[in-house]
This record gives sequence, C-alpha cells and structure tokens, in this order.
Amino acid sequence: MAALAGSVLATLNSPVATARLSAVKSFVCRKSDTVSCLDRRRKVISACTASPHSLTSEGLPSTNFNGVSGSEELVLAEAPDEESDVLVECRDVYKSFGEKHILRGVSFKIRHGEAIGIIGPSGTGKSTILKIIAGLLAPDKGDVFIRGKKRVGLISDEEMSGLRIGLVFQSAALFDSLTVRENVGFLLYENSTMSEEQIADLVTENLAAVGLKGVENRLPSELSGGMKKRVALARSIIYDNTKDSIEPEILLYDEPTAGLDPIASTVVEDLIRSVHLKDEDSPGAPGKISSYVVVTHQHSTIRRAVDRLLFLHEGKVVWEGVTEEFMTSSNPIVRQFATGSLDGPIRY
Ligand SMILES: Nc1ncnc2c1ncn2[C@@H]1O[C@H](COP(=O)(O)OP(=O)(O)OP(=O)(O)O)[C@@H](O)[C@H]1O
Repeated sequence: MAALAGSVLATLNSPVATARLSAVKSFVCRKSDTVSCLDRRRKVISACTASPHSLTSEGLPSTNFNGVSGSEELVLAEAPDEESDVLVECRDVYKSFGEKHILRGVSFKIRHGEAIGIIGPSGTGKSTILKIIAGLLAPDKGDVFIRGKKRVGLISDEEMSGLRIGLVFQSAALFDSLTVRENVGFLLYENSTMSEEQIADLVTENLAAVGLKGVENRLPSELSGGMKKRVALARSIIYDNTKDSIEPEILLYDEPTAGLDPIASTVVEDLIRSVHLKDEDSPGAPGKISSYVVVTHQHSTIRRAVDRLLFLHEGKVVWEGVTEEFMTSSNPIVRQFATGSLDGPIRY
C-alpha cells in the first residue's frame, strides 16, 4: 500500500490531492499491521476498481484479508479439462456465512465474449458469487478456474497479469475524500505512465460516456446516488489507451442500474454493451471488455445488457437460458420471477 499511495502522490502533486491521498493511505494502513496485509489490499484495490472503504463496508468478513496467512499465496494448477475460450469457471462452489448456507454447489462457465446476467431472489448469493469470481472471497468448497488454472487463495498480481477482473460494487464505493477526477483516474495515476493532462482528458471522456459533464472537481458527497453509480462505472471502464495490447478483461457489475431513473438506466445499459470487446470488423470503436457479468433485478437491464442468464435459487443455478427465453420459459421459478407473481415456488 505504501507503494500505491506513494506513486499516486507523486502524480497528484497538488497539496489538496496530497492531503486527501494521505488520508486514504492512513485509512488503509490503520487496519493493517503487516506488510503482506497491506500488499494484499493493494492488489484488491487495483483489481476491483473499488475503494478500501467499500471493501469493508460491503460486508466482507475481515477474515478475508486478515485470516489469510503469509504462506497462502495464489497457486495455479492445470485444470483437467481446459477449454481455450473459457475465462472463468466456477465448479461446484459452496459458501456459508455462519449457519447461513448460501451457495450450495454453483457451477457455470464464463466464455470469452459472453454477456451474462445473474438473476434470482434477494439473498440467494448473487453478490457473493461475484466476490468469489473477483477473488475477494474464497469458496468453502469447490473450485474457481481462471483461464483453465485453478485459483487457490485470494486475488494476486500473477493472476491479474493473465486476466483482469474488475468488480463494480452495488454501492458506488468511491473514495469520499477524492474528487471525481481522482476517483475515476485512480488506477491510471497509480499504474500508468500517462501524464496528468492525458489522464484528465480521458477522465472527462469517460465521464461524458456515462452522461456526466463538468463534475470532475466535485467530491462524491456533492453527487446524487445515481451520479455516484455512473462515476463508479466510468472508473471501471477507463483504461490506458496509450498501450497497444489490451489484456482480456472481465467486468462484474453488481446491480449497476438499481436506483437509477429509466433513462439513466438505458444510458448505463448501453454503456455496458458499448465497452464490450467487438470484432475488428464491427462498426464503431472496439470495446476492451472480453466478457461481463451483470447481477440485476431490472427487466430493462436483462433485455438490453445481457445475452445469457443464470438463475440462482437456493444456492444453485436452477435455470440457464438466453435472454429471449426468460419471458417465455415454462419453468415455474422463472415464470414467477419474470411476472413478479406471489404464487409459485419462490416463497418470501
Ligand atoms: N460477509 C458476510 N457475512 C455474513 N453474511 C453475509 C456476508 N455476505 C453476504 N452475507 C449473507 O449472504 C446472503 C447472500 O447475500 P448476497 O448479497 O450475496 O445476496 P444477493 O443475492 O446478492 O442479494 P440481493 O439481491 O438482495 O442483493 C445474505 O443473507 C447476506 O446477508
């Protein structure tokens, strides 16, 4: 974390920015008393486009970070049945929180180029599975394979060099003490060799893409909830456009349109589509995201933003299908969910 804060400080050289970033640094350091823990947090921040505040405020048990021993490094072992286009596979994943057995044998694959939606009743573990894919939570049982290699432990830089996985949290998870510009450009200030001016231009461009103009100097507290969400989205899609090679990347969106008005939802849904990797022959600029997963309850998001759906219920994937099948499926669970009926197998 010292390295993280240090290099950001070097780039953001205004006294105000320095003070704010120092505040971030001290917040992160306060809870961590070992170098390995600081280092692990740095990896999580880099990979997940989310602030250290969010990592704890999202309800991640502290054992996720503090309970990992120094020797518990990420180990990659060959998966038995490697398939070249599978970027992530969850195989028979289990996760409990105390007595609550949330995931009970979840299996699915995310292939290169896929736009997947995860739906299902509240509390079935949709956010939990995103955190497991992102490497923020470890399954109790079962395996996660990243490009055919089994992940052991939590997230690591080695893994990130092969496949970047970004998670856009349900709450915007912005650094409260940084401006919108500093929030959106955070990873570029940290990881790129771009100049401040280049980053500022790119931040403005990405903010415009999510329908925001002239908010660069505002603090998160000066934004509405919907604006915060869009800033978080801009932060998740910004990338160093001075580099030729683009790593394959998966973005995980946790309820990106919850709480947005219908038009803002459409903006976000179209944006999620637009950053998706396109063929070279496709019209328009190629996006950079190989695949993405969206957890959502919103019908418009299901219709506009994803191609394939996984229905999670009582700890398992109980239905899979393409988006068009969602409204026409005769599966009683899917029918009840699609119509919002009180009658059906799902009980509240
Ligand atoms: N860190 C945690 N500690 C204890 N319980 C947790 C933790 N994280 C999640 N849970 C519990 O696990 C269950 C599943 O949570 P999760 O957020 O994954 O559900 P979800 O399907 O995304 O719900 P929603 O649609 O309401 O957002 C909930 O009962 C939640 O309270």
